[in-house]
Amino acid sequence: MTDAANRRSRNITEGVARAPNRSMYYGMGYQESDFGKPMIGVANGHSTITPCNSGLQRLADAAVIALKETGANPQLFGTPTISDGMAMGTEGMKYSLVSREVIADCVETCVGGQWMDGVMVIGGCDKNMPGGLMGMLRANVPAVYIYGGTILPGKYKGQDLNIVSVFEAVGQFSAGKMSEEDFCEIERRAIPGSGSCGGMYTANTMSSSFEALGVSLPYSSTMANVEDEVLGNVREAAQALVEAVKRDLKPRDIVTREAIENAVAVILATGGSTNAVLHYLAIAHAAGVAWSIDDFERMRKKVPVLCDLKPSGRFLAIDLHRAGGIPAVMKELLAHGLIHGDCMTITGKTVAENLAEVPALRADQDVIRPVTNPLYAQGHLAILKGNIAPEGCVAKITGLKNPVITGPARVFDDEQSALAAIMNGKIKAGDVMVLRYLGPKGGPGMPEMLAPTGALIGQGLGESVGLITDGRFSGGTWGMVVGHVAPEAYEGGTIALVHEGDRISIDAHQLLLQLHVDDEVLAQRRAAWVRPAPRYTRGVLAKFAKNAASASLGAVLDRFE
Ligand SMILES: CC[C@H](C)C(=O)C(=O)O
Ligand SMILES: [Mg+2]
Repeated sequence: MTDAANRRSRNITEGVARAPNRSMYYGMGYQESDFGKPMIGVANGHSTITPCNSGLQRLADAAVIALKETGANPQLFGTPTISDGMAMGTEGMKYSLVSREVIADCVETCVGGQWMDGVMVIGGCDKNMPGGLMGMLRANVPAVYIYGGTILPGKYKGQDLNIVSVFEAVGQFSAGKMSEEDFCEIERRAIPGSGSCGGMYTANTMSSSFEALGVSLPYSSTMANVEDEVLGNVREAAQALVEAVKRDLKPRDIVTREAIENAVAVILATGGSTNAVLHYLAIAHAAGVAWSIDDFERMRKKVPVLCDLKPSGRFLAIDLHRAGGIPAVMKELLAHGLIHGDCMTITGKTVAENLAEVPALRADQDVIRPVTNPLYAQGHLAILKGNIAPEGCVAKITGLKNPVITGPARVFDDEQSALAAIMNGKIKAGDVMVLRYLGPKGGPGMPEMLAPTGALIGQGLGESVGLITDGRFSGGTWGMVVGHVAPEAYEGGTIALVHEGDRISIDAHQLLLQLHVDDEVLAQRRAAWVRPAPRYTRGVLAKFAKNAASASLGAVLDRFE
């Protein structure tokens, strides 16, 4: 029996004192024989808030049944979510990153508070994955992550639609490039049912990387939520988890520096979301693994982009699944020494053992390219430095028609006024938009900027207008855009000192973000700068603003060193 199960047993010495604790379990229908079984939490992310999580209850129900069948005591508890797609462009988006921390706290609190022997975490929307894994790592009892599954495409006039189609339609419609009828039909049809946003956006980026990390089962990260194979994954995961409890195989035994390198390699190979940089800095912190923002640049130089996936590519995660899924990508990377085969995974086998039977890349698909013929020879997620971002910032730099842009700053201290300027035709080719006071502390909550970046793409300005922000981007963002600028404006970073009309360069070749203003002038501006009053003084946003670390450190709340 595990240590926790022992403590719950009728062990006469310590067990007597535990009688009151046990009596509560009898109230839950436990029999005496149950006290020797592992107690395994099921963190249920089901919610009718968003399609990403609205199809999770049947997974949670299947988990309870499967765990009982494998001789465990399942303990169901809830974790919250908000919907990035619904919150985008509104004040609600400030709660998105905050919810990552709330979910992590939920998992850690319930697992620790109940002496659980293991936990299965089920999630759907973007922050559910990093939040769930951070909680798993903090609690560090045997654990497995269950991704609820991606959404299938919507359909209109022969087109595959997804949520980013609607964000980009806003720009097309406002520029008079789309009829009102088409605009309304795209809005109505883009989201056909349950499942997480269908491109290689943040949800599918994090789920795919979890397979590579070894905390989810092979093939699970690209399944469609509405397909029954997700239930098979739950059953297999329950068996793997009970075995992990017996072997005492814990998340920190799996999430090593080499495993994180595997995860980042898959993120680069699949063209994943910029949010992965922020979340893996936070995951590494929770795992106690040394990992810095510069490690992403080290990995980018050696890992090619192999998958042709939205937002900038042609295909969706379900197409990747049908082409062989993440195991096919990992098999190709392993064959070229780009991932570590000896990392242990939740299956109880190593990465190489998990991949042994995976077939080579199929010739009848063009979603996944071979390493010998990649989409791009180096990764897409670049860390830029420069006088605006001495701590770093993040950009997707592949496939850009204009990899270098120098132009006049168009400065906005909030997202809504920036979006209005774009919609009203006030932003012209060659401009460099500066959206600031949107960082972890200044936002607060470091909101995603898909509304303005999607509108720029829709207006056809995505390749000719630069946009920098101390906020972050959705996985659906692409173009000449740079996020996570650190230090943020609220902390007096140089981005706070930019004046309308200053010249700024975004240089994807030199990985540079530079403000062309003399140091003396900047020193004068800094001397005159005054931190604005906090936007929130009570509650969860105020707490986040007070405690969040820099984006270059993952914007975590428990970095005290
Ligand atoms: C399409 C974008 C999605 C809603 C999101 O928030 C992300 O991928 O981060
Ligand atoms: Mg998001």
